[in-house]
Amino acid sequence: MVVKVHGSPYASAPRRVLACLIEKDIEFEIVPVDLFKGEHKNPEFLNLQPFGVVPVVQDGDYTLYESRAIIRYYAEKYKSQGNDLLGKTVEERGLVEQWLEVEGQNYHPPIYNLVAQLVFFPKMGIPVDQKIIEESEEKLGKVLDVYEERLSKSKYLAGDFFSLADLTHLPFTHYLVTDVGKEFMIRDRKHVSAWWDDIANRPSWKKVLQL
Ligand SMILES: N[C@@H](CCC(=O)N[C@@H](CS(=O)(=O)O)C(=O)NCC(=O)O)C(=O)O
Repeated sequence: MVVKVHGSPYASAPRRVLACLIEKDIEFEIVPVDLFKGEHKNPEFLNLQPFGVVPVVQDGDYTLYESRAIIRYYAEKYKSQGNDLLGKTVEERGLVEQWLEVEGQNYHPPIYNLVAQLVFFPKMGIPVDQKIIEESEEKLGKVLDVYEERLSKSKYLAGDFFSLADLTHLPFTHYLVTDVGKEFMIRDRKHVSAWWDDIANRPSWKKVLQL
């Protein structure tokens, strides 16, 4: 059964799912949802995702939303297919889950604010708030300092293996080093910089960027 991914391949949370499906060699089709036309607020879409955001996946009669839940589901369901993304032991899995939560709870809020203020809002004609930009950059810097310390001892966030914990960082960090124009936040941190070069050059991510 081909997995249907409702969303835009240019949107970050759908890209998180697409990168995981490619890593796991899972066949998918994208069902485009045009955010600029507000298609994610149509009743038909809201029936799939009541919060009106992308992505949603439909896998036969199974429907799932929240990108981080979706990648956990497919990494587990297809554990023995494609690249392992969950670690080999319960201890490794614990660290994968820890850094998935760190990304969602500590990394995402400030980086999302920077992307919203510096990429989304200008496109939507919404005025930017310099104070939010400055506060978010400071918060993200402190989070990245923790990452720098971790990555000085470990090639990847959960250990010596690439996992969902690293993959989940790809979409918004890609924005940070491109459209947001704050690549220095990565490059000024030696181990974070090496980690980013490693994960951003994975074939799966390059394929996502070509969609
Ligand atoms: N927690 C959700 C967030 C999804 C989300 O915010 N999606 C954005 C697109 S993107 O930020 O991921 O690029 C969206 O649909 N935004 C539309 C809107 O907020 O109206 C997830 O991870 O699936």
